[in-house]
Amino acid sequence: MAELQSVERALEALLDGVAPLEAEPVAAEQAAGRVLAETVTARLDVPPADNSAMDGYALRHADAGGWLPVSQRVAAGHAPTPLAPGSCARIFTGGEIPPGADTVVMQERVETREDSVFIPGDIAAGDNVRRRGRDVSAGEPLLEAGTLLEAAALGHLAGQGITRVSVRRRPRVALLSTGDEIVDPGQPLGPGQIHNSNRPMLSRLLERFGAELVMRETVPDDFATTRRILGEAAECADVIITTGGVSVGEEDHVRHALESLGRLDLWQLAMRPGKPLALGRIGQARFVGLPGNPVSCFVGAWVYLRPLMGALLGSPRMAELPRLWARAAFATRTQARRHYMRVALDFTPEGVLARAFADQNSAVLSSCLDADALAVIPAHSTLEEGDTVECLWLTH
Ligand SMILES: Nc1nc2c(c(=O)[nH]1)N[C@H]1C(S)=C(S)[C@@H](COP(=O)(O)OP(=O)(O)OC[C@H]3O[C@@H](n4cnc5c(N)ncnc54)[C@H](O)[C@@H]3O)O[C@H]1N2
Ligand code: MOO
Repeated sequence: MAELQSVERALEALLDGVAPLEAEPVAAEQAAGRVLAETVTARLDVPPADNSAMDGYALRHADAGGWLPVSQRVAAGHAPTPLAPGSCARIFTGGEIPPGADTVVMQERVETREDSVFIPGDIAAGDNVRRRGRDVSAGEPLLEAGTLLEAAALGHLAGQGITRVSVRRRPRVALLSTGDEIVDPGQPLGPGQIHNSNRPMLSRLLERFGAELVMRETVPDDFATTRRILGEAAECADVIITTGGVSVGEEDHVRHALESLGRLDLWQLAMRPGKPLALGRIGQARFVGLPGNPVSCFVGAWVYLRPLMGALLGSPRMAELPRLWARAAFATRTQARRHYMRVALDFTPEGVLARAFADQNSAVLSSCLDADALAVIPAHSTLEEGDTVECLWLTH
């Protein structure tokens, strides 16, 4: 039997020579989930002027500790006038600090009488003043190239009045489900047939990883058809993903079809699940052949497809799964393959606890339902309950 390749070696082969895809303009309103292709520079100070963090009174700090007449009223969105000496201004949160004032006291701390207020003496200069440019300074980098545009980044862009951004094109993916037994939901099942659960699962994961599905096909267990459809996929996709048909059986045609059209870089990995996973290329397209078992697809997507999409999108955050260390609430033992166990994480005051689903067989998709992470159990090792275990966090 061929020697099993390490996951690290497989990732290296998969990502070798992968460069970020070209940039395209997109309306900022449509940019959620996209990855910035270029660094955006701030063009406005935020806030645009010193303003008040509280509803209260603006004054010169030197005038604190006595009664001051209220000489003007400043609401957010309205320009103040210079503060008359020895007076204070009624001001509301977000209101611009009048020239001459340097401090705001919140209204709960003052006493009022007719048109004057008593300002306590124990306030610090600059209290409750949000300085111009405190959040963002014009001319500074606002968002780096490679930023995944999520909620706060979208807010930042809007804060600058930016309506268009340059983002990476979404990777085009062909998702091919192989197997005579595979039938779409909604179609009747014949003898020995099962519904295609891998396709919707992978479609959703790929969407989360920023990809665009350009081709979805079910491919029968037949060499000529497999070869033809792989060829068509290579014409339209950056990444070709197959499920099933990569093991050693006589009905496993994917590998041979791949070799006849392009090249197989690597096959047979020291990981569980996912041993027969195959990596290669056809023309410009990257090829990832996932084993048919649903859990092999789920784990393979997180371990290989997410970094691949991250590399194509130029997103460092997507290229690597966050790691955390948890206390195992289970015991296990491995042999020649590193085991990626599906675990739920409990965040307790005593630390993070990883609970493994009881049945870790690669055909048991139930094990992925509550999976927050993949606990990584090294090959040839024994893990006792209570031991610390490294986990890859399935987030973003
Ligand atoms: N003699 C050996 N047999 C097997 C080996 C081996 O080393 N020697 N490896 C086993 C391992 S590990 C895996 S994983 C599987 C992977 O085989 P394939 O990639 O060829 O996958 P298939 O045989 O086509 O399918 C496996 C399993 O998954 C079901 N399946 C396939 N596609 C779907 C789908 N879209 N939705 C739901 N379920 C699907 C399929 O019916 C099979 O039950 O090989 C072992 N065998
Ligand atoms: O390697 Mo397979 O994915 O365990 O069942």
